[in-house]
Amino acid sequence: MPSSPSVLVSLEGLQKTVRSRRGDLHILKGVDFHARSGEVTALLGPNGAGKTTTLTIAQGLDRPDCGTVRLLGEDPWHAGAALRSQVGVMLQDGGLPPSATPARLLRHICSLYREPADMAALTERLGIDEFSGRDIRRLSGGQKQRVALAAALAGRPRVVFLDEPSAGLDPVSRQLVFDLILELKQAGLAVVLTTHLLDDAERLADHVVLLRDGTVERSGSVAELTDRTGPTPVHFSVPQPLGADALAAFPSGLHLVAEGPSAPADCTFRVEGLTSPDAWADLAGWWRDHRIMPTDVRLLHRSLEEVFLEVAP
Ligand SMILES: Nc1ncnc2c1ncn2[C@@H]1O[C@H](COP(=O)(O)OP(=O)(O)OP(=O)(O)O)[C@@H](O)[C@H]1O
Repeated sequence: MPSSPSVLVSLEGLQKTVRSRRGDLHILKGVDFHARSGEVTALLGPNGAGKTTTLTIAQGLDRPDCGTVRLLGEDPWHAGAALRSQVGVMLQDGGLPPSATPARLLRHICSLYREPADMAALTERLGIDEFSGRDIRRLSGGQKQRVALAAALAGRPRVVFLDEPSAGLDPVSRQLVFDLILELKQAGLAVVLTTHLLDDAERLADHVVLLRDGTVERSGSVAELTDRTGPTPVHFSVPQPLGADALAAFPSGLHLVAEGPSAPADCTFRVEGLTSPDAWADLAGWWRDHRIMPTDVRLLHRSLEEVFLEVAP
């Protein structure tokens, strides 16, 4: 990974209005968005938030009414082939020709580049070989997704835009795609993706931009958005209710809260106040001294989904 990530996609103050039968529709109302090399940047938001419009503008396929767009340092709207050959795009609905086979299509796309990717390795990696001779129209949604991803990577891009890359994938294919995305970022690409699967964003993204109604509501790392930078409460369960002696001897600097009412009485707890390694040692020492063998020990992080639901109720 490059030592200092550089900004490869920069959108500042994007505004976009379209005419509709019901009057002017302000789709983007001043969106700022940056994606860096060696990072996965996830653009999230509810349906109609403006994600696809933002990506379309970032790719140079549309123009904002107002704002600045830089892709690899250039305005993509005016850019030529040299810029476009460094950018890979995977569209939401694939945009694949239905009567071509994956083998023929990917061969054709590779022939457009001077130094194409090792497509044989990529198709094997993504499990495309199994169906590469079948017409695209006969492929399942998840198979088309994988072909679209291979097509986006054919030109060894420096920036890749992936619109819902894991939509419709089974768990095995999803893992293949995840591993590939993490490798792309390690190779120094700027990966920009949209997804409605917040677990995916949580696993993959270095930086998250949460859009709602054409406005950036929140942005930052997953840890920042879910408040993981401060002390996190911990949950634990025990097989037997705790005795009065153990409860009376609970470390004074910590706070023990019985969870319920749905949890079994006296068997599930939350501990607050774990602000230092010493506090953690106090908790572990208490477990040891009272022969408590906790099960199901978990940090009670907020999830990205909870943050999303706050922003987009
Ligand atoms: N050319 C257009 N004419 C009219 N409305 C448009 C046009 N393009 C986009 N919109 C509207 O702008 C809003 C934002 O659309 P966009 O596709 O960017 O949202 P999105 O966040 O990608 O949504 P989704 O998650 O459903 O893909 C939507 O309400 C959409 O219907």
